Amino acid sequence: MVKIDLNHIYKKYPNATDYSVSDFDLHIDDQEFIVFVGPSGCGKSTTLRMIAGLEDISKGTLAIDGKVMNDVGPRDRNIAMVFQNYALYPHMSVYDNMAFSLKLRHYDKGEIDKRVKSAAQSLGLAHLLERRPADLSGGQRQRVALGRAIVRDAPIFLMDEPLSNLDAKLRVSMRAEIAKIHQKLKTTTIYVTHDQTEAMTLASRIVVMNNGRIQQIGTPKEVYNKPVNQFVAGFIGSPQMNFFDISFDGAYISDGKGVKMRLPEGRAKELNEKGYKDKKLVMGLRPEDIHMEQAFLDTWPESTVDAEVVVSELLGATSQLYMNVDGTEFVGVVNARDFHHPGDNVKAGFNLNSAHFFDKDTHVTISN
Ligand SMILES: Nc1ncnc2c1ncn2[C@@H]1O[C@H](COP(=O)(O)OP(=O)(O)OP(=O)(O)O)[C@@H](O)[C@H]1O
Repeated sequence: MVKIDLNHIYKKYPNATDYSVSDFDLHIDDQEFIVFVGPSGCGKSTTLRMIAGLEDISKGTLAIDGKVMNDVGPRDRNIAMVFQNYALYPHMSVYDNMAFSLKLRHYDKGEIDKRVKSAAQSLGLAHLLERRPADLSGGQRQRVALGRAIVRDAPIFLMDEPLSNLDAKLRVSMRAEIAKIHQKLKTTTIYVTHDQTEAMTLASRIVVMNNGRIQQIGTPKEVYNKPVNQFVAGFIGSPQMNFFDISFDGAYISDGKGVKMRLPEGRAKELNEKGYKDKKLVMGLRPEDIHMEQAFLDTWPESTVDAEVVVSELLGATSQLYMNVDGTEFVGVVNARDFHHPGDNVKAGFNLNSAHFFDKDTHVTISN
């Protein structure tokens, strides 16, 4: 059992003027797989390194199982870390790389051998134990790095962009590998990435960060369906959510150009109750909430636009259509049957029951 408590943690680097991490407050339960996600420079790695003990904490406390760890050295935190660049010892064999931290901790030979062979077996490395890192593929090296963490049998794994040096295909298979390892070992894991797909597929809970601050903490479903602000809505999901600058007259929304639609009654009522009548706001619509099936267009005639296809990409079962209506661009992910070519004039239906609305000034969510 392990519990990690990050209590209002701040980090300011010695020569920096601003905090790199501010008021980071998170409580992690045993066996959770937590993913920190956000754009470059948002403070993900700094936070992870403070947990590992590789960076000092400027303010706030870090507790593991109730014990404050701020002044405990990295060696004594009983944490195993996997880095982006693998950090393997080039002159050592795979076996010795995996055995190294156990030797340092004076485990006996038999125990080391048992642990290394068992980890190698489950990672498909058993036949490569005598090789040097230089003679391995990128994916195999990353497996060795994971193996090194696994043999430690540490109660906490920290992973900093462990897949970012791999090509796209390998990244997907190693992602599944990491998910499997977690299902099997159930080690409490904190994983840093800027890739929202990795976050969505691996996490039990996602922590979305921007500018050193937590924006939202939630399950992948929560952050996808109920983003708390426009930043989270735009960061999570691919292709990105479409945003429209609109005004609302109490019943209709309009972008002053080609988009004018009547809102479903419940949605209009909510915006009216929250005081957004005759105000400007931002509407967000996910690409999959744009429809081209005739049945949808027939059912919701007041939620359609006449658009022109700008770019079309057939992906197999679905196609991505980038469309333009009077200068407003948006992207829809539609059934491949509704594929169109650039230049085609099409009718696109907006599922406004699934629309998200944001305050234009604060960018905070008004309604999901
Ligand atoms: N040693 C340092 N000294 C001063 N500033 C630093 C130092 N390390 C990081 N920073 C700053 O702290 C902020 C957060 O950096 P951090 O590396 O934690 O971000 P990140 O979200 O992990 O980004 P990336 O995905 O690019 O690794 C950035 O503005 C960065 O420039």
